[in-house]
Amino acid sequence: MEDQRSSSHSDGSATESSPLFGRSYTYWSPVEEGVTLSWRDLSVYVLLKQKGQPYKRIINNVSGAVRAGSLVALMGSSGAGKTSLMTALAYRTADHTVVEGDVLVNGQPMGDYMRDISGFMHQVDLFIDHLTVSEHLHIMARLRLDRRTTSQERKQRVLEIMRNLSLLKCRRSKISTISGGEKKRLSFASELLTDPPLLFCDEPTTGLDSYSAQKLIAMMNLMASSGKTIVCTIHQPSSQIFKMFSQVILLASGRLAYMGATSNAAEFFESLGYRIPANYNPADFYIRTLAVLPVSEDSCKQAIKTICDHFAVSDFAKEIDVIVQYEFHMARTMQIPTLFTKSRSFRKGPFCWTKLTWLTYRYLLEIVRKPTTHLLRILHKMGLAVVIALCFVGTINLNQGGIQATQGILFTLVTENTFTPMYSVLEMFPLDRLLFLREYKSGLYSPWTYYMSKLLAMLPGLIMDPILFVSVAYTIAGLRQDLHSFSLTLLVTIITMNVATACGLMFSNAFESVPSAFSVLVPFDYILMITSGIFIKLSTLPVILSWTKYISWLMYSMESLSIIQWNGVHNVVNI
Ligand SMILES: Nc1ncnc2c1ncn2[C@@H]1O[C@H](COP(=O)(O)OP(=O)(O)OP(=O)(O)O)[C@@H](O)[C@H]1O
Repeated sequence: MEDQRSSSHSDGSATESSPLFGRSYTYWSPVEEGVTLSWRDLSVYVLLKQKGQPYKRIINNVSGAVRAGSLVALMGSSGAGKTSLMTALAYRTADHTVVEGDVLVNGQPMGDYMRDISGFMHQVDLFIDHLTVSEHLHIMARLRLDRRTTSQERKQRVLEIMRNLSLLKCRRSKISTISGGEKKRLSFASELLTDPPLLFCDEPTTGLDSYSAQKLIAMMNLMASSGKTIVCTIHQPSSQIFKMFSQVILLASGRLAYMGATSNAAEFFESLGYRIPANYNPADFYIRTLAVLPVSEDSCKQAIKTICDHFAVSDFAKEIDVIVQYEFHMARTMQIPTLFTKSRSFRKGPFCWTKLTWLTYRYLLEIVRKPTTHLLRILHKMGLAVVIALCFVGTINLNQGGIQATQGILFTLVTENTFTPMYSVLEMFPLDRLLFLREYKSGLYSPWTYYMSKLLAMLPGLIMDPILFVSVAYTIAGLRQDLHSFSLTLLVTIITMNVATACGLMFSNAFESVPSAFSVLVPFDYILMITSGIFIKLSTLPVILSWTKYISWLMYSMESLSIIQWNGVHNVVNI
C-alpha cells in the first residue's frame, strides 16, 4: 500500500505530505494543492494621531486556521473588526495600520507573493463606467494574467468566466448601465481571472436582492468544493445562505467568539445558555447575541467577554488549535529557504510595456466614449477663438498699436493653452484616486505606468485642441500669413499645452483634493503671468525673484512667439 505521508513530484524530489491535510510540506505549491491559512496571536492596531493614545487595538490576539476548500463566513456586529481581520489575513492592510503576529500560507510566512495567489473583492465596486463588461475583463486579463498566456487561452478564460458568472448576456453593455448584481459578479469575475486558490470577499452580497445573493454564494460554494479557500465578511445572510458556508468565524470587539464548522455554532452557543429560538435565522441570532446595545452597554460587553473566554477554552477552539499548532510546527521544521525559492517561480506578470499599452487603451476608450463632452469642448474652443480673434481684426499692423495688439493676441494664445488645460486636469487624479490606489495596491501597475498611460491617452487631445484654437484665432486676427510662422506658432502652442497639462497633473497628483491643489496653483499662476514678459520687463525683476522666470514656460512661449512674429522687422511706424 502507498505510504500516504510521501509522494514524488515531477522534478523527482521526494515530498512529505501532512497527515492532517494530505498536503506536501517540502514543495510549496498553493496553486496546485489549495491554501490552508493559519494565524497565531494576530493583533491589528490603527495608529491615531492623538496625544496620550497613539494607537487603538482593533483585533485582539486572535489565532485560527482555514483549510483549503472552505467557504468561510466572517461575521460580527458592525465595528467588530471583520474588515480589519480580513485585510490583515489578505496582506492588504490599510494605511496607518500595524499588524502584529504570524500568518502562514501552507506553512509559509505571508509575503508579497499574496498578490499572486489571492484575489480581493472589495465591498464597493469601482470601475471605469464607460467600458463594456467584455472590454473590462479583456483589459484586466491583459494586466493580470501571466505573460506566457497565449491570446487564445486569454480569450477562452474571459469567455469561461463570463459564462460561469452569467455575464454573457450583458457583455456588450457599458458598466454604467448594468445592474448592481451584475456589477458584483463583474467584480468577482475580475478577481477570478488569475484563478487564485485564495479569495477574500468583503461583503459580497451587500446591495443584492436575496436571489442574486444566494446565486453568488452558491457559486462560491461550488468553487470552494473544487479546492479554493474563500473568506467572506458578510452582514445578515439569510438562513439558506448561511448554511452554504462550511465554516464561520464570529468576531466581537476584536476577539474570537466562535470559530469552526457552521453546523456546530449552535451547539457552542447552546452550551452557554443561548438557544436559537425556533424559526429564527441563526446568523441573525449570533450577531444579535454579540452586539453591544447602547441601552445595556456594560452587560452586553460582559456577556461578550464571557462568550469569548469560554470559546478560548472550548473543544471547538482546541480543534482549530491543533491545525494552527501543526502548521506552525511544520513551518519550523521544514526547509523554508528552499520552499521560498520554489514559490517565487510560479507566476510571471505581464511586461511593463504590455501594461502601458493596455492601460493607455483603457483611458483612450474612456476619453472617446464621452462624445458630448468632446463635441461641446470643440465647439466651445472654436467659439472662443472666433470671439477673441474678432477683437483683434484690423489691429495687427506695423505700428505702435500693432505691437500692443500682436503681443496681446500672442499672450491670449499662450494663456488659453496654459490655464484651461492646467485647471481641467486638476480633478483628474482625485477622481481616479480610489481606483488607482486599489489597482496599485493589488500590484496591477506602477504609478509610472499609470501616469504615462494617462498622458499618452490624452496626447491626441493635447495636439488637436491647440491646432483648432490657434488655426482659427491666428487666421482671423491676421497674424503673419506665411506657412513657416503659422507652423512654428502651432508647434509652440502645442508644446505649451502639453507642459501646462503635465504641470496640472503634477498638482493633481500632489494634493488629495481640488481645493488644496487650488491653494498652491493660484499663487503659482501669478508667477507664470508676471514672468510672461507682457506686464514687466524681465530684467527689472528684483534679484531675489529673477530666477522665477526660468521656471515659467509662459516666458519661453511668449519669447518664441514674439520672435516668430517680429523676426526680420526692423522699423515700425510711430503712430
Ligand atoms: N483608521 C481607523 N481609525 C480609528 N478607528 C478605526 C480605524 N479603522 C477601523 N477603526 C475601528 O476599528 C473597529 C473595527 O473596524 P472594522 O472596519 O474592521 O469593523 P467591521 O466589523 O468591518 O465593521 P463594519 O461591519 O461596520 O464594516 C471599528 O470600531 C472602527 O471604528
